[in-house]
Amino acid sequence: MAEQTPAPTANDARQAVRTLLQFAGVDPAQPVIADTPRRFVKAWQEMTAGYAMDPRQHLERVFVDESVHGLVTVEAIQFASLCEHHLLPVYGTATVGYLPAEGRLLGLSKLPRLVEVFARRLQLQERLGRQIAETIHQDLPALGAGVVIRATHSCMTVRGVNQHQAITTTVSLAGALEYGAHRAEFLAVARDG
Ligand SMILES: Nc1nc2c(ncn2[C@@H]2O[C@H](COP(=O)(O)OP(=O)(O)OP(=O)(O)O)[C@@H](O)[C@H]2O)c(=O)[nH]1
Ligand SMILES: [Zn+2]
Repeated sequence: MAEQTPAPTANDARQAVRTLLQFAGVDPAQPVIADTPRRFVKAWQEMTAGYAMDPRQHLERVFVDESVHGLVTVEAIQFASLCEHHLLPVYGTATVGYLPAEGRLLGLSKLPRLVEVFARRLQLQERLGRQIAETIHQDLPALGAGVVIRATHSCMTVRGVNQHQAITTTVSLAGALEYGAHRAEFLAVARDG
C-alpha cells in the first residue's frame, strides 16, 4: 500500500508563509511582521472553510406550500472567494433564484448560505455559479435554478492586465430556467431586481 503524506499542520503552513516572505526579500523575524504568518494562515483557513461544509445541510429544512408556483430570487448576495489560478480574492454579488417543485420552498437565508459554502473554496467564477444552481435544482429539488454572478477578480485588477474596473458576469442556469419564458423572467429579475 502506498504511504500517505501526512496532512500539513498549521505550523507547516506558517513556515510556508515565512518562506514566501523571504522570497520577497522580507525578514520574517522582524518584530512588526512576526505575527503575520499566523494571521495569514488564519485568513487562509477562513477563505477555504467551504471544503469542510456540506451544502445539503442548508437544504434540510423545507417548507411545503403547494399553492406556490412562482419564481423566487434573492439578489445582491455578497460573497468573497479565491481564484484557483492565482489564489487572489474574487468578490462581488450573486443573484440566486429557483422555480419551486410541488411547493418545496427554502428559507430565504439558505440561498446566501449556499453561496458561502461554494465561495469559500478555490474557484472559477463559472463553476461557482454552476455548483450553486445544480445543488438547488438537484438536491432541493426544484424545477429549475439560476445564478448570475458579477465579480471583481483581483488577479485582473491589481496585477497582470491591471484592469482596475473590470467586472465579470456569469450566468448559470439549470432545468426549467434554461429555456423559454422562465429563463427570460429570471434574467429580467437578475438584471433589474
Ligand atoms: N475562466 C476564468 N478565468 C479566470 C478566473 N479567474 C481568473 N481567471 C483567469 O485565469 C487565467 C490564467 O491564465 P495564465 O496565462 O495561466 O496565467 P497568467 O500568466 O497569470 O495570466 P495573466 O492573468 O493574463 O497575467 C487568466 O486569464 C485569468 O484572468 C475565473 O474565475 N474564470
Ligand atoms: Zn486568478
